[in-house]
Amino acid sequence: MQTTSRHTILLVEDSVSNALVYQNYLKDTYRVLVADTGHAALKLLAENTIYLLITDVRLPDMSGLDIVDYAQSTQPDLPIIVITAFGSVDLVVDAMRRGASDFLSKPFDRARLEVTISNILERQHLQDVVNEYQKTFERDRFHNMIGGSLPMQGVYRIIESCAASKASVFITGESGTGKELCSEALHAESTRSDKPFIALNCAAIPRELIESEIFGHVKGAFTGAATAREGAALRASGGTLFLDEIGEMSLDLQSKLLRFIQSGTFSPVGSSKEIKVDVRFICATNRDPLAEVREGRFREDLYYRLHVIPLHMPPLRDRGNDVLKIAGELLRKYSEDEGKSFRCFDDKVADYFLRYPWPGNVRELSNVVRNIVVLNDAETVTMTMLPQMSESTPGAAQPEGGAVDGGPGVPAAPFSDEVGGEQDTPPSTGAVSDDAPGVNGASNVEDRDSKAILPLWKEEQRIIETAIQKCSGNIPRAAAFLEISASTIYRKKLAWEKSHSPFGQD
Ligand SMILES: Nc1ncnc2c1ncn2[C@@H]1O[C@H](COP(=O)(O)OP(=O)(O)OP(=O)(O)O)[C@@H](O)[C@H]1O
Repeated sequence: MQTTSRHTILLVEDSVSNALVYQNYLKDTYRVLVADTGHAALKLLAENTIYLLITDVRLPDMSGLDIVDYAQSTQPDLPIIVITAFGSVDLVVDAMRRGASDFLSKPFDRARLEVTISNILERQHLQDVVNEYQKTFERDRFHNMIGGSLPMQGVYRIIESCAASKASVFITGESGTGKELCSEALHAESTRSDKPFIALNCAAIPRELIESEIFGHVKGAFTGAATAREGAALRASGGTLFLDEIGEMSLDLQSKLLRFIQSGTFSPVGSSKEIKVDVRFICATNRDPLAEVREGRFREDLYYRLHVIPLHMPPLRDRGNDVLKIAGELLRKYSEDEGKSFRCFDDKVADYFLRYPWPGNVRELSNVVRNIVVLNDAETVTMTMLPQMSESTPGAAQPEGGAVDGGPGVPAAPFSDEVGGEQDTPPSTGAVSDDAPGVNGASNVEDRDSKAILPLWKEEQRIIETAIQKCSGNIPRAAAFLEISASTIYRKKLAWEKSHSPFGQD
């Protein structure tokens, strides 16, 4: 490996003749400081930047092992070679245990010394590379996203790699996984960060108004358009336009969006004037975009135009300890906001959080932590403080205070999304057919009439599907009538399609 002549080696050797020999071996490549006592060595160590320490064990005033201890406590990364008498195996073992990097048995020649040093420095160099790599690539957070798990490291890397480009990014992932947060990070990393970031959630806007929300409208363009209004496209000029739940657009509007992406020009509703803007597109959906293309709800050409850089946000249940990291930060933040004294979760709660499948992802976790903080006060969160959660989270203890209304294998997910206490998906047991054991112990009811009783999730499916039908397939409108969010309906539909897979894992 490469070394520079200015690196300093501290040689601790009380025998003048030996010191001269070793110094002679080293002096062409290194600056060599020599100490003939332990105290002199400690002084030199404290006053100089030492690159490598070579110390004999036997010294007149102390053991060379004491010098190893001192060096370890002050400079844990300093490479150390210990010189021992031939055959003193126990001493060698002791020195290595204390942190020495290698040893040399007397007598040794120039070649042996050079190889030992070269090996140590090579190891040191590799360690430096690893440390540097970890600093760069393993982060516990990235912009406002908390998490250091492997899947999140992948997300951070993609964001960094494509931030400078103008290529469209297509973010997929379940509801509450942080798709909007991810798009904000993309914008913040880009050269457009000083320009606007405009986010539009198409699922939150009535279908017929999405076009004017994106492109704006002129006065009188439609009933109620009393004044002209700028759309998100113009407001995002020079910056980033984030279109969430893009699948909500009608096919007509999708083709207008496609033209806009291809040409950079658009016309506000009611106007024939073309406006040109420079915008970077990021879009997101919690549905499977290819399935939407197959079903004819999403234009294939638009899909391929947008799907230049795909980015998938992993579900929270796949992020390991990130659950606790995020929960910890939220606990501190909400405690501060609410003037409470919470500092941590006890082991049972931490274990429960790690096992719970979090169908509503980070949004659900955030709601649970907020609920705990608002309704309780203590330093440590215990199981009794947990809101209603699933009895059946694998191997986890049941929250003592929480009522349970799910059956076997049915995480209640009371805090997923906006609908408190709702169960997102069918039970995983498969015991959901009319005459199979029901989630409420219906197996014990032998009365024939009981067969007319459907499991709650089936009733829910029927109600939601009827509402969608009555709204001519318009999901946001159906959601508005049902007083739930459109994304909740999408998630449920996905689960029904996957049928009997409560969290889409099988
Ligand atoms: N890694 C994270 N660290 C901290 N907070 C997060 C993280 N991911 C998401 N959140 C928080 O969780 C909530 C939901 O995030 P966000 O709105 O970005 O999710 P989403 O995937 O866009 O949801 P939807 O599909 O329902 O629109 C927000 O309050 C966000 O701040």
